[in-house]
Amino acid sequence: MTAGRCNRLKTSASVPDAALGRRVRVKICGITDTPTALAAVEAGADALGFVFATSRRQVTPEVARGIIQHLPPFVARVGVFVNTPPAEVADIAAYCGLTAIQLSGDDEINNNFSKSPYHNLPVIQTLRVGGGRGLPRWPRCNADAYLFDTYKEGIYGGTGEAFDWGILQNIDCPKPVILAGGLNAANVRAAVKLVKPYAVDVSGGVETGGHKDIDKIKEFIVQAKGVLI
Ligand SMILES: O=C(O)c1ccccc1NCC(=O)[C@H](O)[C@H](O)COP(=O)(O)O
Repeated sequence: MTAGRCNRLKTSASVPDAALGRRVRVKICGITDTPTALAAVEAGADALGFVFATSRRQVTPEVARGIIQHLPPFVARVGVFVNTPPAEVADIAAYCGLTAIQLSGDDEINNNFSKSPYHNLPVIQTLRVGGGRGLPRWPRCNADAYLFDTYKEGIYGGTGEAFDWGILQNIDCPKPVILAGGLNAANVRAAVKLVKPYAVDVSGGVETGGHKDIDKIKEFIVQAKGVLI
């Protein structure tokens, strides 16, 4: 796949995706209970995120497994980890039935990891940008997708704050781009039009009073998927 083009997935060699158009995929992150998970899926979420790191959204492997057991088959189950040893990540992934691993820790630039400790599950590498931090180089490119989130000192994710999406507009990223950080129903449409990412990821923007809000999840998905890119 040509570098810089793969965030715009090709449907066939002869039909440019721009001619067909596509909808962005949506990941709802920070799921902590089954009713919310099922409501998000019903609303059209493509992926759900389970935070195993220290966070007010943290879930235990037991809770995540209990939620995941109720999900239909075509929904990605993404485990979010911060500086967790790979063997522990793999154990949690197998126990819970995760289908992808999101690494949101300090290893973002030197991502020379091997996928084998993660049982070859797809790996999403978080890259935190903004706040004076530009785009990194792509030293090894062995992640399966890159999730761009807002940099804030001492916080690994779920900041609820946006960065300047313009930095991603003509990005030469070798893997699918996932846009995150401060997205909500009011701004996601503009973000999707500008960046044309593979997927968007949201947490705080679909919460009220620190809890997931099903009406906000529905509206977010309507707005995100309401634009052809
Ligand atoms: O959400 C958290 O609390 C969190 C904590 C530690 C590491 C990662 C975390 N979230 C990762 C995500 O993928 C969030 O959805 C992403 O950071 C966007 O969050 P928000 O800006 O609140 O939409």
